[in-house]
Amino acid sequence: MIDDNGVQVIRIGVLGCGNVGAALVDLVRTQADTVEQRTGLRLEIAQVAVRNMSAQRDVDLADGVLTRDAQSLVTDPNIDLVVEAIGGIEPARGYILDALKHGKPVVTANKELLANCGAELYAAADAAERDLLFEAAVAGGIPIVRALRESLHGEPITRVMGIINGTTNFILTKMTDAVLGGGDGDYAATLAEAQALGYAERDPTADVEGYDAGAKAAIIATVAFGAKVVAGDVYHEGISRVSGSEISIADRLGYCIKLLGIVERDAESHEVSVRVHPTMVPKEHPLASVRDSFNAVFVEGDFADSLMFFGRGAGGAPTASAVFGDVLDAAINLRRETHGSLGVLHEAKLRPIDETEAEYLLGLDVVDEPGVLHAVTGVFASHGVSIRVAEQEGNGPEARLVFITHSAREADVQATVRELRGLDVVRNVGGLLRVIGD
Ligand SMILES: NC(=O)C1=CN([C@@H]2O[C@H](COP(=O)(O)OP(=O)(O)OC[C@H]3O[C@@H](n4cnc5c(N)ncnc54)[C@H](O)[C@@H]3O)[C@@H](O)[C@H]2O)C=CC1
Ligand SMILES: N[C@@H](CC=O)C(=O)O
Ligand code: NA
Repeated sequence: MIDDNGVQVIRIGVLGCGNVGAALVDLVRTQADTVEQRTGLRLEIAQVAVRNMSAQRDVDLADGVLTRDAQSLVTDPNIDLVVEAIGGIEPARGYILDALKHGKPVVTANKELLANCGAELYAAADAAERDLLFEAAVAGGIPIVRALRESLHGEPITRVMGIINGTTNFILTKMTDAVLGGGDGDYAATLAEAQALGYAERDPTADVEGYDAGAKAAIIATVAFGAKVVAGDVYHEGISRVSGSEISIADRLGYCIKLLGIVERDAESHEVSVRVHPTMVPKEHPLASVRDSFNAVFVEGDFADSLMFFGRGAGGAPTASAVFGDVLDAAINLRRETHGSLGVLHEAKLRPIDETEAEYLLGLDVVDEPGVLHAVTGVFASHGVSIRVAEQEGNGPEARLVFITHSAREADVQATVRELRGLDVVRNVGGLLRVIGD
């Protein structure tokens, strides 16, 4: 639509007015004049679909903008562009497909949906010749999707490692500070704080158990490698089993523990490995300095070498910033009658977790008597797992052996652990932690 001053107006329909939707509405309102000066486009919030019309909202909306009829919003010819900020699979998937079918570009922050139904949605966007943009879906306000999609499009990327869940990084930071003597590490209180700050998912199990980071890792793999990777392909472990004693051992050995999403592609076999797990990160690695709810994504490529993207991965305002950038791109593309595409996605050749390789930390509570170290290291050797660091902590009933292996195959390490559990001299086998090099 062209307004009375001859300016093209892009009428935006927003689905959902929670943390992200409300912050986006605010951002459009405060930036509309600047955007108009710079692009000649006037962005306008035309409709906002909500479930509860009378809910208290800290957002400035003109009369008649709120609606409960999300279905009519996505098909309304007076809406030029749709932002989906309701989350979940359905009805979000249906709304996005309908909006695209009706010729509207769509911007979404919904990683769960993209990680489960991405290929269908990207194909629908291509068929409709409209944008489907999703910068906010990975690491919130950090411009990583665009960097992978555009700047690094031709780069032979070998590995992407990210702290891509703000809630768990916030919790791990507080736990680490508490264990190392600096603060209060009450888990439930910290999670409640993350929820109050708008970081956590509606069901925070998704954060704590690694599903949210897993969804983002699947999207990263899809964009970085052009492979169809879905949430179900991702191996994940969350932070619920990370103990204070692991945090202090890691610290003493020069590491901190971070929940990492790791996406790798083997240059020869083209196998892709996608996993999320607590990881020991050397203190001198750039990812180790990422605290609180901040996110960071560390990209390694054959030509570009190492790159790190850092910023706010959670929270309404930073996420809305990413959504807003996409809205602007899609609006400009709409005016030019063009659109972007992820291109052809091929079936992913997935490397099972058993076949992945890493260094591992393993702690064993043992009987403190002669020959124990020999018996234990013999088990490692019999599975071809070589030891890089071996230490004894404590004596007598407190005796504990701590090992860091050289790079080893997961299946061999798991077999080692199973056999160690059967040794009489081993009283308890602690959790396995994977370790990354510097
Ligand atoms: N909060 C954050 O830090 C980030 C969130 N995201 C994603 O952004 C999306 C939105 O997240 P938040 O705003 O934090 O969630 P939220 O729960 O604060 O807001 C979602 C809103 O959508 C409404 N809603 C749900 N179903 C609806 C329907 N059928 N019609 C109309 N309204 C409906 C809910 O009532 C709620 O107000 C999710 O996909 C989330 O994963 C992505 C990056 C960061
Ligand atoms: N719950 C997520 C929000 C952003 O994706 C997080 O904690 O990172
Ligand atoms: Na992002």
